[in-house]
This record gives sequence, structure tokens and C-alpha cells, in this order.
Amino acid sequence: MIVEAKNLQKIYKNNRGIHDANFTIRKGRIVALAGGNGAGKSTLIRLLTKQEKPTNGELIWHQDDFVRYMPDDVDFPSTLTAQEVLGLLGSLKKVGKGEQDEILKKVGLFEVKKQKVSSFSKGMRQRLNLAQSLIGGDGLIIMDEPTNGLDPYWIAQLKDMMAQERNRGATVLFSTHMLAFAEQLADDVIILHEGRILAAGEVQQLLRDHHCGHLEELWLQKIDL
Ligand SMILES: Nc1ncnc2c1ncn2[C@@H]1O[C@H](COP(=O)(O)OP(=O)(O)OP(=O)(O)O)[C@@H](O)[C@H]1O
Repeated sequence: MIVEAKNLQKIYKNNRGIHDANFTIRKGRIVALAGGNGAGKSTLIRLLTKQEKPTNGELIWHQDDFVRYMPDDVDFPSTLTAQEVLGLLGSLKKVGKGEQDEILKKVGLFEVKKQKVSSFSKGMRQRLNLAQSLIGGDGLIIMDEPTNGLDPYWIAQLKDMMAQERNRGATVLFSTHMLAFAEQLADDVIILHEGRILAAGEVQQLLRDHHCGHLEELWLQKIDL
């Protein structure tokens, strides 16, 4: 187990946020944080990445490894090139140029690595965001809506990269509002709705337990309660 949430709460002044969440994230799994707009996915990610503190309850960490993070939006300094962005992170994380180039190849930016980020399309910037999250370490990687701005080819590549991360022992947690995408890729799922956990556990087990063919069916069943 990597992290355990016990009665975790983050309540904003408008009484929205995360209410009393209990879940565990297991090592070596792909975990989807799924739910609609305003469900609480980004709030939970801000708690997991320690950008915010809980109002109540706690996150108990069972490992100290560096958490890699792909935010939902990132403003890279536009005067830097892709190579310079990865170079800066590489020197911080002690990752050599060879590995930086491998990552740039994986995300399809190797050929344009000497171009300034200001010349990049939205999709290219998102792939640079993906690249910076892949660099260094093999612990937990947290991705906030990683498919944002990616076309179908790069969504398929992203899926492969996430599976590769899991296969080499890393744990991948990603948020999505697309339940079908979560179902295709994730081993485990945490389904959020209006700040509360509707269901959490192994995807296939949850589907069997609730006699559902798909997560969407499970979600509809739960929000009707
Ligand atoms: N800083 C804040 N102050 C007040 N309310 C907030 C704050 N951040 C989030 N909320 C509220 O908490 C709830 C959960 O928001 P959050 O951004 O975590 O949802 P989300 O699942 O990431 O949604 P989306 O898919 O639309 O990005 C929403 O009702 C939102 O308005």
C-alpha cells in the first residue's frame, strides 16, 4: 500500500470539497479517480500532492518516494525549449541526457526539442507536461486529466505509457471524467460524486458485486440512490 485516506475532508467555505473519504492506493496499480464536473477530483489530487491540507482526517503515507505529478494545466516558460525544460528537471532529479532524450522520443518531441515552447500547439505542450511527469523515479505518478488536449493517437500512446509505468512497478493515479476510459485502463477505481466516494475498489470486482456491465451503469445506479 502506498497511501491510505482516513476520514479525509477538505471543506471549502461553500461547504463543497471532499467529505469523509476513505480509500487506499495500492502499489503497482493503475488507479482511476473518476467522476463528473465538480465531483472533487482536483481537490483530492491537491491533497495527495500536498498543495492543500485536509480540514479533517488524514492521508497516511506508507512510502517516502518522490511523487511525480502531471498537472491539468502547466505554463512552461515560453522562452525555453523542450530540451531545456527537461534539462532543468533532469538536473534537479539527477536524470541524464540519455534518459531525457528517450522520454522526448516517447512523447514525440525529440525532433522539435530545440524549438521554444511558445511555438508549441496545445497538444505538444500537453505532451511536454507528460514528459516532465515521466522523468525520474519509479514511485507514484499522479496525473490530473492527462488526456486533455491529446488526439486519439496520443491518447493510445498515453495508455501504453501508463501501462509501461505500472509494468515496471510504478503506481499510476489519474483523474478522468470519462468512465469508459477509466474502465479500459484502470485496475482500481475511486468514483467521486459531489465530494463523496460512491464506490472504490478493483474495477472488475465492483462490476461483479453490483451486477453492472460497465462503470457508467454503476455510476448511474449509485447517483439514483
Ligand atoms: N478553492 C475553492 N474554493 C471553493 N470551492 C472550491 C474550491 N476548489 C474546489 N471547490 C469546489 O469543490 C468542488 C469540487 O471541485 P473540484 O475542482 O475538485 O472538482 P473536479 O472533479 O476536479 O471537477 P472538474 O471535472 O470540473 O474539474 C466543486 O463544487 C468546486 O466548486
